[in-house]
Amino acid sequence: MSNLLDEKFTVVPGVFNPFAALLAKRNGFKAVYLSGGALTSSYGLPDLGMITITELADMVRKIHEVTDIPVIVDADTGFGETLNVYRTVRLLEDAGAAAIQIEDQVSPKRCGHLDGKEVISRENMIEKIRSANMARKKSLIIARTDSRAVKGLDEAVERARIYIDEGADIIFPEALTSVDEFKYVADKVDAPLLANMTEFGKTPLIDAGTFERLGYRFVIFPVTTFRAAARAMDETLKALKSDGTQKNIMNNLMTRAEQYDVINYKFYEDFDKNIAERDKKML
Ligand SMILES: C[C@](O)(C(=O)O)[C@H](CC(=O)O)C(=O)O
Repeated sequence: MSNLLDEKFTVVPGVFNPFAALLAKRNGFKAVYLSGGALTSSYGLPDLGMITITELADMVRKIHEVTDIPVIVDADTGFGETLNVYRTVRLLEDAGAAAIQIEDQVSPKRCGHLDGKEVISRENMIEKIRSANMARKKSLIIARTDSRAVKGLDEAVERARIYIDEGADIIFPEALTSVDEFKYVADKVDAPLLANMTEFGKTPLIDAGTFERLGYRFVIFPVTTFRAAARAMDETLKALKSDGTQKNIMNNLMTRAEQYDVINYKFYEDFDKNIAERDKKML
């Protein structure tokens, strides 16, 4: 089983490619969250369930290829119904996912912080959780409920309890609107909880320490790295367009040395060199 729950509390930044995951690890984070919203945005698409399971599994595999940091994967609504959920979990786990998150929204899903969401019935979600539970061998199953915004906080609490009883390991109560609501859920749900600290949504900015004090086991910052990178790219492009040179923004750029360090350039170079030398000796 994944050891994600060994830690008492884990701060988890969102990532959308292997480079971001490598950077997260270098900065001391112990897990990353492969965000559907950030990944689809990086493809130039809206977070409306438009990416395919193959694309998602491929990204998990690519991250797993270069780093052993545990990846929590946002699998949206599970890519279909019960049988699809089974296959989704198998594919993501085989690709290296440490935890797989499935939500109870109607497809096509929306960002949990937008209005106009709908949720599937409790029964329908129970089937998905059972299916995910049967499919997994070592990954954790995170059940996200979007019902707070649709049916109120007590329905979210009720669903959380049911989802845990049906085999989910962690509950992700989506789009809570205050510290009091996070506390309410923590008081009422006896299970590992994950808080979503996305920005520009329905949740005010709350720091990691507060979530830890409330008893949450994880806080994710799912789209923060994407939004920061997007802003940086935009400002860089504006400067290039207006100045025709990067001279004025050199301090904003990661250096070649730093970039190569992140991607372990030297390791691969040395590896290649050593192989060549070894070949020579053998001749
Ligand atoms: C967690 C989330 O599902 C994501 O895709 O990362 C989004 C985040 C966001 O859009 O800000 C969410 O629905 O909360």
